[in-house]
Amino acid sequence: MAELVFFSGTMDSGKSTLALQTDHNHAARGRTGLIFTREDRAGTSRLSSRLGLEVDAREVTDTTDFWDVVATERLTGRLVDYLVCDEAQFYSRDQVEQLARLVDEVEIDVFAFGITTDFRTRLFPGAERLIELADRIEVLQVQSLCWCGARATHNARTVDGRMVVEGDQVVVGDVAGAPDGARVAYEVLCRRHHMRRMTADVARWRSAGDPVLDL
Ligand SMILES: Nc1ncnc2c1ncn2[C@@H]1O[C@H](COP(=O)(O)OP(=O)(O)O)[C@@H](O)[C@H]1O
Ligand SMILES: Cc1cn([C@H]2C[C@H](O)[C@@H](COP(=O)(O)O)O2)c(=O)[nH]c1=O
Repeated sequence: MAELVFFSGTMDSGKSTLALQTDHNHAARGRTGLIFTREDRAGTSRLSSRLGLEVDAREVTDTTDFWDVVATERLTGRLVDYLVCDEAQFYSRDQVEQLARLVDEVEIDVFAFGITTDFRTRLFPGAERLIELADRIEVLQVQSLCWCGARATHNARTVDGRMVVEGDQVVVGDVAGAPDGARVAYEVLCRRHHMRRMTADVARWRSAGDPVLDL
């Protein structure tokens, strides 16, 4: 029986790597899959992992209808066995419902990958609907870590190095620091340090007893 599975974890926890591995393993057994993503850091229509692997993918937009995409494939004689859906937090609720319908009515496996909550600790729409509808939710086994060594459970956004809790929900970025010209970066933290807005920099400044910083 086909399944809708949601693989979730913080940023940098290996989701895109697992998405690529999942596709590889199913394709190696002769199954036909379609790979989707939305707003990957590597650019439009790419699915990239920080481990270096990167493949072409179909870019999901506001107007993407998964049901129509699969129907079009079938009209051209291509039967689809599974979908790999990365950055699924950015999909709309309707799009997640289309995915569930494909599982139930066409017996297509859907493997969705994404973060659950944004930098304010609020659920993304796509993640919320996946949590509501998925047959299974799998939390990534490789732990991403807070600077304190505890398991990282939340994603923090920094602007010019300072953690923020207001702003647009979607701003593409990385945990490796803000690239040239960009002000926004991300850092994964445990809940305690997310609530205290204590990033690695703040912890360092505090332990150095920096008297200038008003934190
Ligand atoms: N140089 C490296 N050597 C080994 N593992 C790495 C390296 N760089 C990144 N990784 C691994 O890749 C993971 C991030 O993978 P990725 O699929 O890009 O994450 P996600 O999609 O969840 O943001 C990190 O948690 C780490 O385990
Ligand atoms: C927390 C948070 C993240 N994002 C963006 C930043 C990245 O481009 C993706 C997550 O990608 P990853 O493969 O899981 O690292 O989401 C965002 O737009 N808003 C947020 O609050």
